[in-house]
Amino acid sequence: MKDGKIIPQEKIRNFSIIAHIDHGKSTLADRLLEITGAVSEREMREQYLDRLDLERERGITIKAQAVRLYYERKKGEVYQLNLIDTPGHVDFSYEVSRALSACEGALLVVDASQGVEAQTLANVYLALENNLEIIPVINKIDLPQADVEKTKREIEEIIGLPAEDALLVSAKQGIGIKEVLEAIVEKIPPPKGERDAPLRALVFDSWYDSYLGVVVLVRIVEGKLYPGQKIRFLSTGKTFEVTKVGVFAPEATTLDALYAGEVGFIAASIKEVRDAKIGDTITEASAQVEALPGFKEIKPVVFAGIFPVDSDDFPELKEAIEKLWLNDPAFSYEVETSAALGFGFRCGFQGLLHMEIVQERLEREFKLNLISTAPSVKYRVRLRNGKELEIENPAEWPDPGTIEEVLEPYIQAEIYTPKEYLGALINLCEEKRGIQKEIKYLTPERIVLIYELPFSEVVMDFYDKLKSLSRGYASLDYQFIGYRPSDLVKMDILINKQPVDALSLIVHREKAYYRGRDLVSKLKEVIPRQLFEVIIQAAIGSKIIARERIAPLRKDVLAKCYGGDVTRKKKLLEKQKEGKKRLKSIGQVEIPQEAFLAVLKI
Ligand SMILES: Nc1nc2c(ncn2[C@@H]2O[C@H](COP(=O)(O)OP(=O)(O)OP(=O)(O)O)[C@@H](O)[C@H]2O)c(=O)[nH]1
Repeated sequence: MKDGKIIPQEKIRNFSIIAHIDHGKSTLADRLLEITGAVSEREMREQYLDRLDLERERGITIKAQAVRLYYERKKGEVYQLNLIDTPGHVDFSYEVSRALSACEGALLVVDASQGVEAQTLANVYLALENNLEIIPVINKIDLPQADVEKTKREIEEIIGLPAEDALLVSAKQGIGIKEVLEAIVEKIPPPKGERDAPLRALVFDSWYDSYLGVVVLVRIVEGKLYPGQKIRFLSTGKTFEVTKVGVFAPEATTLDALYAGEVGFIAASIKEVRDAKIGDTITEASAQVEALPGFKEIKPVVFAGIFPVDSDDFPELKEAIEKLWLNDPAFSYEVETSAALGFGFRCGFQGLLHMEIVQERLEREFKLNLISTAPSVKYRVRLRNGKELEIENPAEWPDPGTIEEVLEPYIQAEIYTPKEYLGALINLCEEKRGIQKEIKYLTPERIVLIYELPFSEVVMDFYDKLKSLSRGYASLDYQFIGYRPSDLVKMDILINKQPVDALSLIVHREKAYYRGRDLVSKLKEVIPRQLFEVIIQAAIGSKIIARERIAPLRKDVLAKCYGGDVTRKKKLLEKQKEGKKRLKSIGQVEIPQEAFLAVLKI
C-alpha cells in the first residue's frame, strides 16, 4: 500500500543483503534508503537500520531489520521493496537464515579489496537452501586496492555463480545504486500466495515494546492481516485481536492491512513474551490451516553463568532475560545457583560475541549490573557405572574417581586467508591442539586451511588471534563434527583455601600446569588488595599446581587525608564506591568481573 493504493503483488520484491562482515551491507542499505527517498538527506545517519545503540557503537549489525521502500521506476510505476538487513558475524547466522525465509532474492555483497571470504560462502549456502535468486554486487570499487576482475573470478570459481553481470558499486560514494534497484526489480521474482486465501503468516522476529506489548514481525504467506481481526498462534492455540499493523519505512508507519507476499509488523495486545514464538504460524482464529515450516531449533554451543552483582536484583534479571529471549531465541537460560555468586542463570550462546552482546543488552536495556563467568562448552562424561552426563558447567564436574572417559566437541574449521599468513595460522591451529586435514589453493593468492579443532580452544580467543595474526584478512567458518575422547581435568581455584565454584574450569591435562600458573598470576593482577592477605591457588583434585599471594593493604586509605581536605576525602570515597560496582564479595574477598573472565586472557 502506498498513498492509500494497494500495490499489486507482481510489483513487490522481498530481498535481503548478505555479505561477509564489514563488506558494506549496512552502507548499501543506507544508500537504498536515500535514493528511494525513504530517508531524506537531513535525516540520514550512518548505518540507519542498526537501531540498537550497541550496533552503532560497535559498527556491526546484530539484529535483522525489515524496512519497506518504494521505488518509482517510471512515472506511475511504483514497486514495493521490502529490504531485510542481516548481520554478518558467524555468531548471528541464525538471524540471517530467519530473514532469508521471508525473501525471494538476495544481494550478495563482496568487498572488491578483500574478495570472497568464509561468511560470504556460508551465507550463499543459506540463500541457496532458501531457493533465493542471488545477485552478486561487487562493492568498494572506489578503493585503490579494489580488484574487480579478481573478485569476479573468485565469485565464479569459489562460489560457482556467474559473475560477468555482477554489479559494480561503491556504497560509500553512491556509485551504481540505481543499477542495484533495477536488478532487484528485473531479477528477483515477486512473491506468490493468494490474497483471498485464509491467513497464514510466518513469525520471523518479535520483541517487547513498552507501549505496544509484544511486536511481531511477519511475512504474510497467504491472505491478509488487519486491525480488528481475530488471530491465533498455531503452536500455542492462543488467540488475540490485532490492534495495529504496519511497516518500518524506515520509521514505524501504520497501515490498513498487510497482504500476501508482504512483510510488516503487527501488535495484538500480546502480554506474555512466550506467546509470540519466532517460527510460529499465525492464522485467523477460526480457520483450519496447516502450519508453515518454521525454523530449525538452534542449539547454543557456549555456556556461561550470568549473576546479578547485587543478589537482590535476581527477580529483575529473571524478567529481563525472559524479555530478551523473545527477541533472541538463540540463547538459552536456566536458573543456576553458585555457592560463590548466589542465584543467577546458566545461559547458552552461539559464540563469544553473542555472549558479550547478550550481557551488554541485559545491562543496558534493563539497567542491570551483572557478573558473567568464563565460557565453557558442553562436555560428555562417561562414568564407571555406565551412566553418561552432559556437563556445561565446570562446577558440576563429577568426582574424578567415578569417571571412565571424557569427550569434548570438535569442529572442522575452514580458514580463508591470503597465502602470506599461512605459517602463522598453522602455528595457531597447532597450539590449539588442531589436526590438519587439508590446505587448498583457491586462487594463486588465496588459501583455505582445513583443521579439526577442539571447540573449547576455539571459543576462548581463537577468533581474535586469527584476526590479529592475519591483520584482519583471514576469516573463519566452522561446523561441528562430533564428540571425541580427550584427557580433560577440572581445575579448581581456591581463594584463601576456599574453592570458588564460579572460577573452576576444564582444561587439557597437558596444559593444566601452564594454564594454572598463568591464571593465578592474572588473578593476582585483577583482584584488588584487601585489608588482609589473600592466597590464590590453582588445584587439580587435592594437588596444588600454582600459588600467588596478594599482600594486605597496610594503611587505611583515608589516613592520608586525615585532618584537612573534606572534598578530597569525599572524592576518594566516591571513587572507591565506583570501583565497587562490579565487585562481588566471595567470603571476605572482593572479586571483580575481570577475574571471572581472566581465563580468556591466558
Ligand atoms: N571505501 C569504501 N568503504 C566502504 C564502502 N562501503 C562500505 N564501506 C566501509 O566499510 C565498513 C563496513 O561497512 P558496513 O556497511 O558497516 O559493513 P556491514 O557489512 O554492514 O558490516 P556488519 O553489519 O558488521 O556485518 C565501513 O567503515 C564503511 O564505511 C565502499 O563502497 N567504499
